Amino acid sequence: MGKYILAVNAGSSSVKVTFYTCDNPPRAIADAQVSGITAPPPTFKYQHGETKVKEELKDKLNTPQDAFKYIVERCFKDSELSEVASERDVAYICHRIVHGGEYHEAVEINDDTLHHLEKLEDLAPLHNFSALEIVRFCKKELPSVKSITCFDSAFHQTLPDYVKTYPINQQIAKANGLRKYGFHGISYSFIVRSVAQFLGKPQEQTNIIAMHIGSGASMCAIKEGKSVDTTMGLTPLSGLPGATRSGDIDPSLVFHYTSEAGKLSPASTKEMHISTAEEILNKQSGWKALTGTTDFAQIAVDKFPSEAHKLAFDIVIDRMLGYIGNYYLKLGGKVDALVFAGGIGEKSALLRRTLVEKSQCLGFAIDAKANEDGPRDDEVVKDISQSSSQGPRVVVCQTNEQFEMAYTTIQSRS
Ligand SMILES: Nc1ncnc2c1ncn2[C@@H]1O[C@H](COP(=O)(O)OP(=O)(O)O)[C@@H](O)[C@H]1O
Ligand SMILES: CC(=O)OP(=O)(O)O
Ligand SMILES: [Mg+2]
Repeated sequence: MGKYILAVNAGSSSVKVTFYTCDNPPRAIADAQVSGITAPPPTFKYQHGETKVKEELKDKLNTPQDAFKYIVERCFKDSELSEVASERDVAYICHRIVHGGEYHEAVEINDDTLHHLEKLEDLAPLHNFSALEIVRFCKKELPSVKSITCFDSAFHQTLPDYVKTYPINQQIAKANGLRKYGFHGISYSFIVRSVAQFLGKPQEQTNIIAMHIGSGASMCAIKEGKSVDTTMGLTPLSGLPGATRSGDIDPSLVFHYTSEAGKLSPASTKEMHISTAEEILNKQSGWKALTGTTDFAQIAVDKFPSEAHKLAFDIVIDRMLGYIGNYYLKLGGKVDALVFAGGIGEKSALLRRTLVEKSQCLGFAIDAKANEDGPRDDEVVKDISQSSSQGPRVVVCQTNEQFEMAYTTIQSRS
């Protein structure tokens, strides 16, 4: 059997993979990604030891499957990465699947589990399709490697009924699986373990308000190590705005926005059906709709380039602030730490400073320099609280979804 784990994080426009050893904890040996699948030319980035490559690709990669195939071929052929030269060197491929329905934990792919996940695809085509295409590819083309699927929703199986139930007809809700699931759970598992370790507390006694803020953004109230509320819902659309997602809106809005709301979007394919309303709210909204850019680094700057940029920033802060207050109350004020994670949470000192200043009344306070400096590359958790603060800690956590998948796989197999 192979000695390495391949962790795959597939999005609609990028595929990121990391190769790990099967040690406990796993050790990363190489990283590769293809981005820009939907905006050609695609870019290939690769890192192994001292070797770093970034190239624009001439090859046409139309789908996440094409991108994954390309990455695997490049890595297998690379003579400097001799550890993984063929399928025989790989023991497990871990796939990040956003929507895992009722699954509580990662599962190994076989005909049954794949069939079950394919049924779920209808509930979350926009989020599960790319990853499942890669699962299907691995099953066919790399049959000797075990595929493990890790679910973003699994961490939130602990949500109380009154949090996960929508007040609609319960027969219809149950028949169609209409409830709050919550996402970014692979990241939240990594965050709660890392932060508990950093605070020197057992995970089962750790209470945090965690924020995974990237192009998809969510927050989670974690009580005694478990998710008790989170901002995303049936799909990753609800809660906070994202790069192209609206976040919470009045659901009636879609019918006033377009009379085509219920029709199939032109972006649908033979295999993947999405409605016009879903397409608009998931792909044509968020800060991109307000400012023209998906890049939050161009919005979160001290001097806003335009009123629209300021408005986008203020909206994100306002929605996040609302959930900090909400979750502080739900945790009964017993909060060990406010945790910033995700591309934006980890990199934007301005976002952190603005939010913490506005949450001062709850006892949060940051050290200006520690916040500006942010974490070092090798620092998983950094405390940015004011040293004299008696209130809860404020920390940055450099989350790592690929690591978490490899780690979970090792834990469950050893
Ligand atoms: N210095 C920065 N300030 C603000 N935002 C940043 C900064 N650096 C990166 N980002 C933003 O992080 C986001 C990507 O975060 P990430 O968690 O990698 O997203 P995802 O996994 O959802 O694609 C992008 O919107 C990017 O612009
Ligand atoms: C669940 C989700 O929104 O994922 P991402 O942030 O990768 O888009
Ligand atoms: Mg992400």
